Amino acid sequence: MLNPQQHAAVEYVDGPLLVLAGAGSGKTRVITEKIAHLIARRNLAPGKIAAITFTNKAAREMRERVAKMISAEAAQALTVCTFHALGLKFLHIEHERAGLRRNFSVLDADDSGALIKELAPAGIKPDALWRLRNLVSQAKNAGLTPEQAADAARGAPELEAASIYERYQARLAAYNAVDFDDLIRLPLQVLESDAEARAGWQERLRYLLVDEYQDTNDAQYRLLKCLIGPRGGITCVGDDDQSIYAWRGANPENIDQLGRDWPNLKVIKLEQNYRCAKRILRAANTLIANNPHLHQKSLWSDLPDGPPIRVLECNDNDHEAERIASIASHLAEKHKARWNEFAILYRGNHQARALEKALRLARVPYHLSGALSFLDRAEVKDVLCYLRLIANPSDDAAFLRVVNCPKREIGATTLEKLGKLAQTRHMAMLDAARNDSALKAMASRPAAALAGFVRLIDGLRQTAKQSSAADLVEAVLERTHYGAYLAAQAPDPAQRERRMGNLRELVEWFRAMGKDGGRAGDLTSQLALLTHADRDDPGNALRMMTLHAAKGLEFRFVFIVGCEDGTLPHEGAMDEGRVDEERRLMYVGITRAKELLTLSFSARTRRFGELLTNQPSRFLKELPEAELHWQGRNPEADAEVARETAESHIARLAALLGD
Ligand SMILES: Nc1ncnc2c1ncn2[C@@H]1O[C@H](COP(=O)(O)OP(=O)(O)OP(=O)(O)O)[C@@H](O)[C@H]1O
Ligand SMILES: [Mg+2]
Repeated sequence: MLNPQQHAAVEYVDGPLLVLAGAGSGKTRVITEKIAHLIARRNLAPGKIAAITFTNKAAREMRERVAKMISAEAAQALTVCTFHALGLKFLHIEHERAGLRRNFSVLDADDSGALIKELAPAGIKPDALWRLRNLVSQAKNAGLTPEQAADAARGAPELEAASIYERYQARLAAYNAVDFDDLIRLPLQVLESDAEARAGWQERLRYLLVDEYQDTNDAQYRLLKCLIGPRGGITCVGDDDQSIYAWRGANPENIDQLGRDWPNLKVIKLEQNYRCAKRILRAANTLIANNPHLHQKSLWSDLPDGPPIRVLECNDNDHEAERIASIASHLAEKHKARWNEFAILYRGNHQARALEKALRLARVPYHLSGALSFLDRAEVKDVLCYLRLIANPSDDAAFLRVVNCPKREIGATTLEKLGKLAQTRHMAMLDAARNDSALKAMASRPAAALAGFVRLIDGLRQTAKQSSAADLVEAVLERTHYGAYLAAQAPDPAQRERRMGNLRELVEWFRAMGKDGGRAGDLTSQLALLTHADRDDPGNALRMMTLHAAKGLEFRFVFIVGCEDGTLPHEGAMDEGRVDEERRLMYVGITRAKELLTLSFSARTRRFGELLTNQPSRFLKELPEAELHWQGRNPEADAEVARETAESHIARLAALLGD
């Protein structure tokens, strides 16, 4: 049952609506209910509704939730996706208006990073490269052209970035490719400059729903502004206390901007939290009260008080990890809980390492999200791109990834020439490389290398006709001398072995998929299976993720580790006076817990081989002392915990004996 405010938010369709409310108050629930309402009660065609979420994972979850309320057919027609996916959909339809050819490629962060590195001065240091990429990306997100970026430059680094930006865009155009930033920037350019396109899209998408609105950046806001038609068909839900992406350009000011741009904006506040035990909510509210507030919110919960929030003081990271693994095991037994009801949250991915080790020893199944997945490993991606190119010679993104991998001395200028030719002749890059006059216009070495590459791919295409996909992978590895290339790339034998192991595993995957006699002719479908299969479903495993990745999720048992000054709040943020954003991050973490919250810190941390002494996080001191139980400080309370532990041991023994 929805509460009256939620109900009002679902029913209101007379103009733009903003639902501004704290964590766990049912904002996301309002979006799913409203989608069902728009279809069932307002007769809106599902194809005209778009819900925008912050991550692909959130989109998948929302789609599943909505699917239970509406017909399968309606669910199919809905658009539920991220801003970037919406931009991609737009560009597929409007490629001409955006100046792209059909079948343009999308460079992922890796590919575009590699391209910027090629354009950057040789030997650039990783952190300088990182800053350069950021500057280019910022200019793109601010909607600046390279010339405008140069004009706006305030110093040498920005001027340099503007010049790289210009060459980077030229290269993208030559490749008929876009990067992630373009997925927002190009649709925006089209919509802001072309009234006809704008009117068309306002008709195509009659109602928009945006989750986690506080984390939209300026370009995304402008995109929304273009898409909202005269009817004002939009519902945004958000929480300014959970704005944690300022470092990536998110602008919580957009909350107020909505009211300025739409004076008829209706604002609804939700005040009941349905997620957290009272004590957890009190702690979260007390913590966030330390931040300045523009929008006052008071959040209450009808749920029981729940047990005290535990604070663990540990000797070092290994000790912390061991204690958490053992506490999680006890809790799982005591509450007969499933592992996927547990989450361990941390500030940075590197903190997972000690935890992984301890969880393995304790035989706790876990899933690391956000860590580099198998399919994202460089060597696996290389091979998959060969397969993509073999299956589809006009896959330019795949062509660009493998044409110089292993190194074939086909330089950037050569590729740029090739890209321009492909563009003027409307052909794929691989086909352009077959063009004799094009090759003649190039220096002889790269021309010969290109011709060799074409022969290699043609040969592999022949092989593909007669062999299984697994055999084809082996042929790719052999004919490209990939092993030798890896050896040169990874001089460390252990690393080389790991990478070769990944490739062997890939061959095994294809063998397993092709068991029922699959030929490489099915390569395309096998590849699609590989990349679209939901390999992300962690099943019944404890979740480990960063606090950022935990946004929007909820778990019965939550651990936040590394509650130390320097870790959380993060050192860099402390230096730069961004503690408020770290506090919001802590608020997000605390409010993920439904029943039991455990906070831990280590007295010492090993960093770069040095043993450093830590101070407990300032956030621990900001929490209400009465709600906390510092383990090790109060013998009586500890005895209680110890008794529970012993009970769960006895229960386990009894279960074993009973078997
Ligand atoms: N009216 C209601 N009655 C009972 N449970 C509800 C109600 N509304 C929401 N819930 C439940 O409360 C929990 C939190 O809801 P939801 O995830 O929608 O909150 P949220 O405001 O989006 O939280 P966050 O700010 O963390 O994203 C969910 O388990 C949801 O099913
Ligand atoms: Mg939510």
